[in-house]
Amino acid sequence: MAAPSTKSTTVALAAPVDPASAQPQGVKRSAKQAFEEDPETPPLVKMNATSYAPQRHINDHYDIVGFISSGTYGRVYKAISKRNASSQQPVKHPSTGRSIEAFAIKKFKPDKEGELQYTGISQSAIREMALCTELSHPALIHLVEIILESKCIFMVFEYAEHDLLQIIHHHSLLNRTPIPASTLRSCMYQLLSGLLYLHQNWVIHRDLKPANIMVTSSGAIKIGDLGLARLFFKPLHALFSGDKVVVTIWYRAPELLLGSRHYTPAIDLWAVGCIFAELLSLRPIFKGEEAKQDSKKAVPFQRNQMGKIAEVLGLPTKKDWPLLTAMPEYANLGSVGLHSVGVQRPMGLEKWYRNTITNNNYGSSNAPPDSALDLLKQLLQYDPLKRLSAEQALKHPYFLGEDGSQKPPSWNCFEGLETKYPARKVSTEAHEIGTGSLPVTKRSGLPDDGLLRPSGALGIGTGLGKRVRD
Ligand SMILES: Nc1ncnc2c1ncn2[C@@H]1O[C@H](COP(=O)(O)OP(=O)(O)OP(=O)(O)O)[C@@H](O)[C@H]1O
Repeated sequence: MAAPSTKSTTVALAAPVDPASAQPQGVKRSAKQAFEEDPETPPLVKMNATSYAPQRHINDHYDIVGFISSGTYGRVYKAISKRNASSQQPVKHPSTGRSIEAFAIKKFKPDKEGELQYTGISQSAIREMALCTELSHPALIHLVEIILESKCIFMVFEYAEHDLLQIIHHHSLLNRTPIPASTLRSCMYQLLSGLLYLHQNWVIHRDLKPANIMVTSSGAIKIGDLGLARLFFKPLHALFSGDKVVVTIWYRAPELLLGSRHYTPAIDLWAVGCIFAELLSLRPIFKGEEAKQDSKKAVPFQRNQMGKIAEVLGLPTKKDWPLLTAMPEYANLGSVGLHSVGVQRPMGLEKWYRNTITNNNYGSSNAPPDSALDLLKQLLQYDPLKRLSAEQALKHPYFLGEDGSQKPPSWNCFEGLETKYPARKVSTEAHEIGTGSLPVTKRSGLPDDGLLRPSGALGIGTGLGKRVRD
């Protein structure tokens, strides 16, 4: 695939906002009102009606149903098509041909003014728009359109009713009933298919975690949130350049924790291994605590996270990972297990797996086959060169069928299930969703982020919309 590029987009100027129309304090606004009245969503003034295609205005084409969540870079709303919009054709999904009834509109916050270079569009928004415009696969969330308004960008996606985090949470609330083996296998198969497509197109996702894996009501897995994704074909800079970190800490590969500068798509496969383990056990397998950057912005060694991994897998050795000693943080590895019995006497992945199967009430008839353990071991290989690629993982015996029939898993992860998962929470209040404790993706300081902003400037770390778990 050629390097993704943004398609041309019509730009219009916005009228100044009338402060008199601002909402009085203490009055609750609905999500719809908040969306419309936000000063970042001003009414449009056309610059030159004859030179440009008619400007699409988000409010002319979509009715906001409610507020879903606040992410790092903006807010996400649920919407439906405006039935009476004259130009509105039913939106069809390119892979399934089915009409899309509901949408998730991601409204990007504008970049901060007053910085050295001001473009009004964040690097993450550009990256996500560029990649989503070019990429199309049944296991990737489909971008329907981009609407650009003054200092505000709206990405309109197909709506997914669930995500893996929500499904894990639902099972952990139901007396730890396990996720059915067939659902698990289908989820993993679809996820790896989407990831193979990304990697074949030279894209590393760099932020795979259960919350970013969407699931539609018909059981299709959709990889979402490409805001951190990057092309890895002949990168202009090393993907990692000293003071920059990627991937939410619990899913971060050991080569990243050890400071590798030239990481590869294998970092996504480590995250897939962690997601697989979490689907089995209903809690994160390596739930470490992130050491924060110091005032000089130096990235600290993530000792605690490395320790959590070592408690299960043991510390990596040169025998397992020949290039281990070349890792920038290698010298720090010795300090990981100093005071930890868990690290000195690691459990081993096999024991972790057997305990999980027992504790999560998998019986002999509904437990995943032993090939699941083998796949997990091969995804959680310390050495990125030994870790399975997405292509190899899809050919693993786990997906080939126990009876050797080579029947691929279903593309509907809910096939044959009686469980009905609760619908995604959509709030009609503007900011109803409370604070939470999920670790957020580190975005400030990405290798190629020219327009860095201090964390917190755009609400990073406010916890708005982050769901509480565990
Ligand atoms: N297509 C979609 N359908 C339904 N909900 C969605 C969709 N896309 C995103 N969401 C919801 O909005 C949340 C935030 O979206 P997204 O992860 O894309 O934003 P973000 O700013 O990158 O967030 P984060 O920093 O948490 O990764 C998701 O966790 C999910 O709950």
